[in-house]
Amino acid sequence: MKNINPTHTDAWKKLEEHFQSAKDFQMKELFKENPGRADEFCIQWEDFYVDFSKNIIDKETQSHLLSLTEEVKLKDAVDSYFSGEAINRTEGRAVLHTALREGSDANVKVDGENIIPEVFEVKEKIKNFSEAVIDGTRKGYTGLPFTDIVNIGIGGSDLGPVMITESLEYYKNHLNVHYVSNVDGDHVHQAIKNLNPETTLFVVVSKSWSTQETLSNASTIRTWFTKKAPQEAVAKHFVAVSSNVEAVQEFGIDSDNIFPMWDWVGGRFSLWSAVGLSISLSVGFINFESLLKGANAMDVHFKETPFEQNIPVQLALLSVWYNNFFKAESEAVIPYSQYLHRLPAYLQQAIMESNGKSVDRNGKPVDYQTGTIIWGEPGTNSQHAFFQLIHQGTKLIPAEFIGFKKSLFEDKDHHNKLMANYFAQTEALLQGKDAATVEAELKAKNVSEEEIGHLAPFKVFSGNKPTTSILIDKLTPESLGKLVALYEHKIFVQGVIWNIYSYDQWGVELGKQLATNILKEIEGNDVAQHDSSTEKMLKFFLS
Ligand SMILES: O=P(O)(O)OC[C@H]1O[C@](O)(CO)[C@@H](O)[C@@H]1O
Repeated sequence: MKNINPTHTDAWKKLEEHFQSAKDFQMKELFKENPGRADEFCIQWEDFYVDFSKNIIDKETQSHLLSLTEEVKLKDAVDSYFSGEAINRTEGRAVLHTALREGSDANVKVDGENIIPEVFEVKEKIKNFSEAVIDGTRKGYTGLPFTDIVNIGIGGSDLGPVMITESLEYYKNHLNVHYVSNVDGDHVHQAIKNLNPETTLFVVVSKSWSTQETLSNASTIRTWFTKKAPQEAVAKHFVAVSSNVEAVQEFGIDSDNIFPMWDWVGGRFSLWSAVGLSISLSVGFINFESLLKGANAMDVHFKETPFEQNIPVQLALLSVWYNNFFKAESEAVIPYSQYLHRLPAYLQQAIMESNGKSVDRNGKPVDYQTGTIIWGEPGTNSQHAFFQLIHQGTKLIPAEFIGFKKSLFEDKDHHNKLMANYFAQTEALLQGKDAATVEAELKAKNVSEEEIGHLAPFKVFSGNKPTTSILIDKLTPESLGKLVALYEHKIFVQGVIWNIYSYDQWGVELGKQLATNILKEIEGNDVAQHDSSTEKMLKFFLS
C-alpha cells in the first residue's frame, strides 16, 4: 500500500478551502436549492437503502473527497487487501477475513498457497460439529444431549460472536448460549452457577491462547467441571478455537476438538471463522452460512462498485470529513432494533482498536486526527437517554441510524411507532426548531409574553445536525452479514486515508505487561516502586 500523507494531497488542500464555506452550510437550504438532493446522496443496493443527504456536504464536497481517494490510491489498496498482500505490516500478516466468506471456487493465496480449501475444511468441521450438538447426536459424558453452551473468550473472541447471537436471537434454536469474557471472577461464577456440567459444552476461543482473561476463565471452569465430572469427560465437554494448537493441547483439550484459525484473520474480524462456532451452535450452520453470504455480497459491492456509489467508501469519507475538517470527536451508531443492542460495543473494538493510531506508516507521529470515538445504544431507548446532547449540546455528533422496513414478529403497530421515531429523529436533527416557531407554539398555549421570553431560548433546536440513514429490508443473517462487512470496509478505507496501520493493536500491550507485574506484587503482598498514586492505592488495596 502507498504511503501518502493525506494532508499533503491537493484534494486535502481543496477540502480545507472548501470547508471555509461548507462549515456554514445549512442543510435545510441545500435541500431547498436542490430538489434532487435526496436522490443524489442516496445509494440503493440490494436490500439496503442508504440516505446520506442529511449531511453537511454538497456535490463539491463529494467530488473533493473522491479526489482524495484517488490521491491516496484507494483502489490499489483495495486490491492489495483482497489479494492477500501482507498489509498488516507491523505483524507481517495478510488481512483476509474476506476470504472466509468466499465461494469454494475462489483462489486466495497466502505465501503462494490457496487458502480456500482449508477454509472450507474448517467450515465443514463447524457444520458437522454444530449439527451434532443441535440434534443431540453429540452428547455429554452421561449420555445426555447438550442444553447449554458457554463461550469463553474476550475482545474479538467474544464481541463478534455475542453481538451476532444477540442480533439473531429470533433465529435461535433450543441451546442456551452464555458468554464469559471478563477476568472478574464474579462474571464466570455467576455464569456457571446454575449450569449442569452434564449438559454444558464449553467453547474456549483465543486466537493466541495467551490471553489472561480467557485462560483464567477456562481454568476456573475446568476445575469446577472436574469437581463434578470425571477427568476424561473434559474431552467431550471442552472444545477450543485457536491458531495456537500446541498450547491448546497442553491445556488438555483433545486435538479432535480444536478448530483452527489463522494468522491472516485479525481477532476483531474473526467472527466469520471458527470463532463463530458459538454463532453456528446458536442459530444453526445454515444461518451462519447466510451471514457469510451476506458479508461476501458486501465484499463484492465494495470491491467492484465505483466509489461514488460505494456504501463503505461514502460512509468512510463522511466520517473523515467530520473528523478532520469539522473536528468532530465521536460518532454515534443508533440501531432501531433491540436485537442489535450489542452492535455499538462490537463496533467500538472494530473501529477503535483498528484506527486508534497516532503513528503513520512511516513510523512518524501524525499531525492530524485519526480514529473516531464510537458509541451508541438502540433507539428508541437512546432517545430517552443521550439524545438531549445530540439535539442541543455543544458537540457535533454525526450519527448513523440503522433501521429495518419489516419487523421480525410482524407487529405492525409497534414497528410503525418504532420507525416513526427513526424518521422523526433524523428530520428533527436536520430541521431543528427556530425561535419564531417556539414562540408561536407557546403563544398558542396561552403562555404569557414574559414566560415566553424566559422559556423560548431553551426550547430552540438549532438543527443542522448530520445523520446518515441505513434502511434495510429485514434483519436476517444475510443482511446482518452485509451490515457488519460494511463497517469492516469503512474501517479499511479510513485507515488508508489516514495512512495508518489498521490491523495491529500494540496499544493494548502496555497495560497487559504492567498488570502481569502488579499481579506478582499483589500475590506476594510486596508493593514495588511505582508513581506515588499507584503505589498508595496498591498499599490501600492490600491493607
Ligand atoms: O483471541 P485472543 O488471542 O485471546 O485475543 C483476544 C483479544 O485481545 C486482543 O488481542 C487485544 O485486546 C484483541 O485484538 C483480541 O480480539
